Amino acid sequence: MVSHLQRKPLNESRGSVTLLQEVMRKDSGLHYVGFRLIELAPGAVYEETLDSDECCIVALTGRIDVTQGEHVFTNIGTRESVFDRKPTDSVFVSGGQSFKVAGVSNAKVALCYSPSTRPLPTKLIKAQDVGTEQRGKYQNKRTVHNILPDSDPSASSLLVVEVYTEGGNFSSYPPHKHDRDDLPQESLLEETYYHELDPQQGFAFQRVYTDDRSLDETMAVEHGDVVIVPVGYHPVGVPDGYSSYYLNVMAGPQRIWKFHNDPDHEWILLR
Ligand SMILES: O=C[C@H](O)[C@@H](O)[C@H](O)CC(=O)O
Repeated sequence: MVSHLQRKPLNESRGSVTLLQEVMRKDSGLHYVGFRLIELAPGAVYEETLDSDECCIVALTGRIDVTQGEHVFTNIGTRESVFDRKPTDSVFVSGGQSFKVAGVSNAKVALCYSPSTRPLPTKLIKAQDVGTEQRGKYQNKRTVHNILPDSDPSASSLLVVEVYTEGGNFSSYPPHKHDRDDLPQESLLEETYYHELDPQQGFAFQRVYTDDRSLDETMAVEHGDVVIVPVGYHPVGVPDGYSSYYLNVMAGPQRIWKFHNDPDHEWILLR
């Protein structure tokens, strides 16, 4: 039985566009975050007019052209696979704007949504400007590409980050949560995880749980799955022999990433 927090790939053909994942507020139980993953063949075009959401268009794999008003960003994208392990290009588009994404090569494009709380300029987020950091030690080492961190004022509510975790390691670990609007102690950010595994037949474990265990789901996540994190701690563990990738979308009432570690496991950080 697949958890209600886990979404398997859709693979729905929508003309020249294939919808691989769609986790939107209308049916996800989330109030802030939305996510779509689309696949474009060369020449295929996806168009959207944003209502009250802003959107980060991530050139996940392959190359695309993005057009928004007078902005034309051609041949963006830097990698054939997310496991090329290099940052990619993205485009931020504010609420109320229309945009078009065209496939230059075969491409996978992540569309990351959250409420637009103020109009902001359309912006190309170049791969070369994406901050990379190494987090953790021992068996919780991971590499993070900060596509739209809270330190970047380009977005009004949206946060986007991608994380690589090698086999035998945990990430989003020690377990942390950000489900209380209680700054400066903690911020409330809903979250989605879009997972890829290398090799593709692999799986990783993700647990989503709350202090009172009113929510406690442990999933074997596979290539192309999305996990919804409405509340709670959300660690990921990666079996030996495999590499994990996930793209996180986060948003909430305040665009600040202030998490709270599970006190039972915070000692991990003191070693
Ligand atoms: O809250 C953010 C997400 O859980 C991940 O981006 C996590 O922070 C990645 C990590 O630090 O391992």
